[in-house]
Amino acid sequence: MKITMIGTGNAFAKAYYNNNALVETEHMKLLIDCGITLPYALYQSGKTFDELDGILISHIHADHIGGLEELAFQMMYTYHRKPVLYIAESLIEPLWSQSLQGGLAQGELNSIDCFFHVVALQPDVDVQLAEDLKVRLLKTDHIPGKDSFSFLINDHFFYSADMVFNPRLLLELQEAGVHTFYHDCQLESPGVVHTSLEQLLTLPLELQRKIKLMHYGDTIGNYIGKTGEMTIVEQGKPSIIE
Ligand SMILES: Nc1ccn([C@@H]2O[C@@H]3COP(=O)(O)O[C@H]3[C@H]2O)c(=O)n1
Ligand SMILES: [Zn+2]
Ligand SMILES: [Zn+2]
Repeated sequence: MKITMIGTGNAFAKAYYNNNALVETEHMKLLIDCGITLPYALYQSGKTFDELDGILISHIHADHIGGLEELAFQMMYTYHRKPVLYIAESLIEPLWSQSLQGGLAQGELNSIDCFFHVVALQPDVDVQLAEDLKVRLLKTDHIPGKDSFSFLINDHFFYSADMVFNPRLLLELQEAGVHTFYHDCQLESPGVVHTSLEQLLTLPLELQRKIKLMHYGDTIGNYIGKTGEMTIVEQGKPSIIE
């Protein structure tokens, strides 16, 4: 499996695109999250919306869903194909009525199903998206009272999206055989709605060696050499995950 971060920046980063990922297997190209900057960032990476086999959404914040309107319109009017949207069932209605409806709805095109082939996912259930790509949603804490999900991919790869520090979950996943963690990282403490670098540095070194930092701010350059055993994911650079 190949993963390329189309962006590694946090919601306010200007030197980096929004933290969105392209996961590629032999049988599938899956976009994880589709933020405000995704349409431009994808274009800069030489790819088009039409190449995507599906889009997986973690939660409803603009750096994760703000590019969906353009994606939906381009798929409808440029590529004439309905994109597949993988999303937790609890997020479907709010995604439409609180975010997308204002821009997309027109006449009889008045539901999310007019624009996407929506596949509703349940937390803690493995879903085979392709013969070589399996995803499990894990409900994790981010904003109080709002659902947000992390992803376990092919049993061994954890992708936090946005979450507050949960060392117990990380240790449990390591125990269960997860060998690669892509984790959001709030560089300056406190993390508040994210996990801070300071918190991640309290993890055992063995676990730190498996963690790669993403969703960071523009000051990441000041932290090179200060991330313990953890490495920093580079935007646009593909990595192979077994
Ligand atoms: N309760 C909140 C809500 C939001 N925020 C900031 O706004 C950003 C929205 O995108 P994000 O990537 O979830 O990061 C959030 C915080 O920076 C925050 O700091 N506290
Ligand atoms: Zn975010
Ligand atoms: Zn968020």
